[in-house]
Amino acid sequence: MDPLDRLIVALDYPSRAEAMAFVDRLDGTVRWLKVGLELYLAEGRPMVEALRERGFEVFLDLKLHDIPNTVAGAVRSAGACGAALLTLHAAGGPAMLAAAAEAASKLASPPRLLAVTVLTSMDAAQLRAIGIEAEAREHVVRLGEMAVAAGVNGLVCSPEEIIPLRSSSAQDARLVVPGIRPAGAVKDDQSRIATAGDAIRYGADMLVVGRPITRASDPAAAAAALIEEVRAAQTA
Ligand SMILES: O=C(O)c1cc(=O)[nH]c(=O)n1[C@@H]1O[C@H](COP(=O)(O)O)[C@@H](O)[C@H]1O
Repeated sequence: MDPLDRLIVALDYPSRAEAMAFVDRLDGTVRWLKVGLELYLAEGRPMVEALRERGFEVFLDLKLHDIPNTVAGAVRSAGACGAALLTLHAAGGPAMLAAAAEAASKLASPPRLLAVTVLTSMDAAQLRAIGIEAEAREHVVRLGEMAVAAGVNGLVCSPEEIIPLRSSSAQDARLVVPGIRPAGAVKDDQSRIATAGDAIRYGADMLVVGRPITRASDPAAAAAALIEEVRAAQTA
């Protein structure tokens, strides 16, 4: 796989102007950009279309989570903007995921659906607080197997769950992995993290990276270094 197709840069910005100013600083080093709730709620579909017009592949990260009928409608609405990937929460359950998959299957050019398993910010204490006594790993595998059986194309998980997922019935799912930090870097609000190279060696398909690139003094150089780390890991 082309290393350029393995790095998704998260455009966590409040406006189109700030997002586009950052995109200009990337200077053509990346192919994939993620539009999440902050940017999408401010700028909507034209933001995604503008990035598509500039030649980027777009990951639309809306983390849909509602009753099946409502999520199916949201998939139809979101599906028209040209995003290649769209997220929904696995915790919505099999009926919600199946309704989303069915709605996507009827679109002319459907986004691939990715089910978010356990957010990479959550540790054991956060999980216990929402009633989950299992380890993150165990819960991610349970959600991942359920989501794939319900018809989604891929999963979002932390680097720590890649190997367990690869030996589960969800092993063929596209694994999209945030929680990427250089060795020794600040975790910010992330909890379950690894380096880009390790995540690729564990078996990730794509990595989602925000602040290590958006906050770098030279974002293009930071992105290029990560793509190089990915290239080295996949040929090792
Ligand atoms: O769905 C996601 O992309 C996502 C899922 C998850 O469990 N954890 C997670 O961090 N993300 C996203 O990945 C990006 C990570 O950003 P940084 O922590 O700045 O690298 C953010 O845009 C998050 O919204």
